[in-house]
Amino acid sequence: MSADTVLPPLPGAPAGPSLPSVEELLEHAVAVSLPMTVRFRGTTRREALLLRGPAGWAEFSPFPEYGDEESSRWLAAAVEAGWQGWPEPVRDAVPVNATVPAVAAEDVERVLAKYGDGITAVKVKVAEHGPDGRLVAGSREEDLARVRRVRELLPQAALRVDANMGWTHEQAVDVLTELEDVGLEYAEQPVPGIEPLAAVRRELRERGVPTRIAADEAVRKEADPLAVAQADAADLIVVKVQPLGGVRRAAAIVEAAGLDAVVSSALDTSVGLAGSAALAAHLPRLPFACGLGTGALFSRDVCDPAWTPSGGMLPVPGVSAPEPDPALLEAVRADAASHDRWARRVHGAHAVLAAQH
Ligand SMILES: O=C(O)CCC(=O)c1ccccc1C(=O)O
Ligand SMILES: [Mg+2]
Repeated sequence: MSADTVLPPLPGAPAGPSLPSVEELLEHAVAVSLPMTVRFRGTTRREALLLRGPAGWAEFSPFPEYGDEESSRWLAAAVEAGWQGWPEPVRDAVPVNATVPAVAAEDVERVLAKYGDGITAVKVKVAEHGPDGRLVAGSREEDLARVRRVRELLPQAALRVDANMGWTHEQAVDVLTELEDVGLEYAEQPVPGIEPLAAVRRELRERGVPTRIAADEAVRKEADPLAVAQADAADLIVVKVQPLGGVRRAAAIVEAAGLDAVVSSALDTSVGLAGSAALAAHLPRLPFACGLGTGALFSRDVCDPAWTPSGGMLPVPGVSAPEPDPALLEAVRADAASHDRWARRVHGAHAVLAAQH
C-alpha cells in the first residue's frame, strides 16, 4: 500500500496539525493496562499508551497485532486530540448501546447489569472465533440463545449483532433469517469484504428479512473507507475515531459516504472514549445509539469519574479529553517493557505519518 492510500485525501477534510517529533509525542507518555470484567476480543486486559500534548490528553492504542501502516491512523487521531483539540459538539449527550461480548446466555444478565439502568440499545457479539481462527464449535446455537436472552430481558430495546466478519455467506443468511422474529435493528459486518457484504444484504432483501446491514471492518480496514458506500454494500457505517485517523477525518468520511453512522469504540480508555463521544456529538445526524458504553467493561480506568454511560447516555467532553486521575494512572501503569514496546510502535507509526507530511 502506498503512503497515499493510508490517509487518502477526503473531499472537504481540513488539514490536520503539523506532526510533532517522536520525542515530543513521548515526553509525557504513560503505558497503561486496564483490567476487564469480561473476556473481549480474546483478552481480559486492554493496553494503551496515553500521551499529553499542549491541547490535552490523547490515546494511542492500536491492537497488539496491528502493523505500522494501520497504526499510523491511530497515531494521527492522538495527534489531533493532544496537539489540536476536537471540533465543537452540536449535542451535549450521546445515546449508547450496551455491548454484550460472546458470553453464555446465563451470563447475559450479569453483563447487562454493568451498564446500569436506562439501556435502550444492545449490541451482541456473535460468531466468535477461537485462537485457531475457526468459528467456535456450537456457536450458532449459543449465538441464538445469547441474542434471545437479551431480547427476553429487554423486550423494548433496539438489538444489533456484530459478527466481526465471522460468518460465511450461508451462515449469515441462515442466522439472520432465524433471528427475524427478534427484530434486529442491524447486523454489523456479518461477512468479510465489501462485495460479500453487498451479497448478504441483497439476499436478505430477497427473502424479505428487513434487518439492515452495517459496515465496520469494510470501512476501517479497507484502503478506501468510502468504497463500501460507493458499492451500496451497507445501510449504515460504523465509524471509529482512532482507526479512521481522528474526529475530523472520521466526520469527513461520514459526510462523503452519505450514509447514517454509528460511532463505536475500539475498547478505548476513558481518554479515547471522550474523543469518540466528541465525534458522535459533532455529527449533524445521529439516528442510532453509539457503541461507546464499553468503559463499563473495565474494572479500573484512568479517569475519575470514568467515561461511562448513565441512563443509557454518555456525556460529551469539550474540545479536549478529561484529565486522568494521577492515582488511577499509577494504579494501572504498565511495566517498563510494555512502555518500551509502545514507544517502538510510536516510532514505527510516526515514520509512516512523516512520509506523508
Ligand atoms: O460497538 C460496540 O458496542 C463496542 C465496540 C466494539 O464492538 C469493538 C471494540 C473493539 C474492537 C472492535 C469492535 C467492533 O465493533 O467490532
Ligand atoms: Mg464491529
